Amino acid sequence: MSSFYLSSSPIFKLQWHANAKPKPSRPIVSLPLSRLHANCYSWRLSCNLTQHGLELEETVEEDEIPQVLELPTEEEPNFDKETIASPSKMLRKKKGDEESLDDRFKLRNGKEIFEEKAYLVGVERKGDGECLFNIEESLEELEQLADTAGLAVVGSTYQKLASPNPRTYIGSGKVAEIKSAINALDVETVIFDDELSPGQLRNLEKAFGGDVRVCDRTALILDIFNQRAATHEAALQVALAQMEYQLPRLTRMWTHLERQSGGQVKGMGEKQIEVDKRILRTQIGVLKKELESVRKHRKQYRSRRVAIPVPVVSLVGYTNAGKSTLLNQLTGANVLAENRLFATLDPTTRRVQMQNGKEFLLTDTVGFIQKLPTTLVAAFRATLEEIAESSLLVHVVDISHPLAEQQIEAVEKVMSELDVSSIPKLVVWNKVDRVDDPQKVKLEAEKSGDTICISALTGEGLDDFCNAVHEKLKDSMVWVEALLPFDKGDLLSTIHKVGMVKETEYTENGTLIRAHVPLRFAQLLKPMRHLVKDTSISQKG
Ligand SMILES: Nc1nc2c(ncn2[C@@H]2O[C@H](COP(=O)(O)OP(=O)(O)OP(=O)(O)O)[C@@H](O)[C@H]2O)c(=O)[nH]1
Ligand SMILES: [Mg+2]
Repeated sequence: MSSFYLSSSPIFKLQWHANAKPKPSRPIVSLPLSRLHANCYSWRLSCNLTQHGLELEETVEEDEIPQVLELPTEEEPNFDKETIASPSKMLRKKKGDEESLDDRFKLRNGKEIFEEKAYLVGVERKGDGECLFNIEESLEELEQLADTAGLAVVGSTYQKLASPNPRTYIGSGKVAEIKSAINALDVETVIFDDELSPGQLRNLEKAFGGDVRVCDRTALILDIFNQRAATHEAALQVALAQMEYQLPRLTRMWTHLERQSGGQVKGMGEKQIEVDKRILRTQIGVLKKELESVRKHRKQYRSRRVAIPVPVVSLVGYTNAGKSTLLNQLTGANVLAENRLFATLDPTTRRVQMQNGKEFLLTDTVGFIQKLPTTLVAAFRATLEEIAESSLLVHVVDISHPLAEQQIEAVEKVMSELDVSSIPKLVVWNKVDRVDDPQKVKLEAEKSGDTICISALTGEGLDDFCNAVHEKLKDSMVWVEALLPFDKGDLLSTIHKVGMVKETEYTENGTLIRAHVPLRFAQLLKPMRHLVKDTSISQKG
């Protein structure tokens, strides 16, 4: 991306001219690769923040910026296409070779993205019982993530290891093999399926040479989140997570300057790292403050909503399970639902009106994924607080997915981190229209209890779903008996909407009601509950 050479510091404001398309080939072989990496994020970050009305530009004195020097080009090893050992996968081969650059600009999430060629690398740890997905499944998911981010995957490989190499994550033979593949396939980005340490990232970039960027699953997910962030709060959260991810990775970014200049500018690299770190830390501080004020507003809004005692039901589940489709079907909301990972980042809440007049609020939330970076769980913790405050969690599962079981486990793992185990849960097996034997699946669901089969797409099973939700909500409600004066007719109709009324009796003093109602509503009814004790009728119940 040409934006790389517009700035010599990764955290400077970068520019992007959509009309005058930049040359995507990188004229900056001389830049240290970790800076390419950092710059890429800065570029997208900058676009994203500008879009959200944020300005993160900071100026640094001219003399604080070292000159960029040329790196000596390394000799490329010969690559014999046929000798690449299994399990490497080649999807596209280097040919006679000039594709039109225009063809490689793709529109993703409303933004024009240069479709870089990516190569995926995974490690299967021998005897690692913790992994829910096997390495091939995990790499397949990584490919989907890369596709969502706008990259074209041209190949992949993996290695079985007892433990990762602390220097390069993979063994040296594998490094050489990947280097050959990079040259043969014109790879621009190498993506690792696991989080790499800053040191590993640096060593790999050095080993691969050229202008290849190395990144990991976390950086890729952060990039998708950055592209997808549609609200101010989401943009801030992602920007913060990106900067916190970048901070340790800035280390020794500039030391090549010392190396190349034979020690004449000794100290210059160190100085620049400090400058970059300082700028980044300042920006992190600014973002945190801004985020806090945005959250304060949202909290106020939420407490206003809580004042209306309609129970809140949150949809949770693996990314792409169909949560937004379900919300759209039930409420006519127009939330983006598409066959890509992480379509939803921001929670959306809509009122669901059931046929029997009952109501509840339904909230759509960000999807989960295996190996979800802790930085991201932390970044979205505030948004996920909505989940913690709901009366019921609906775990939406794509039952047609071959890895449905592993996905369920992955979601449960994240949920246990979110400390929501006390909230009642309902499991929904979605996409039954796509399974081979729907009858068999429905029988299995019946056997496992608390599981409803639906198709959010066709609408099948949605009545059963609503009834099950209402039954479940009863678990989170409290039993009340209250005498409502006749002038409180509005309260009576709300109880009918949000609670479960067992009995009503009309007395001289008002309407006596016996019902399950949400806890907050029970608190509202408190004064009227005392009245029950004074009436003779109350003695009957
Ligand atoms: N066949 C079928 N497809 C479905 C069903 N429900 C959702 N889909 C499709 O699955 C894809 C993902 O749906 P979304 O509703 O965006 O999934 P999500 O859980 O909100 O995903 P994230 O926001 O990424 O977490 C879309 O292409 C939907 O059309 C269903 O019941 N049957
Ligand atoms: Mg969604």
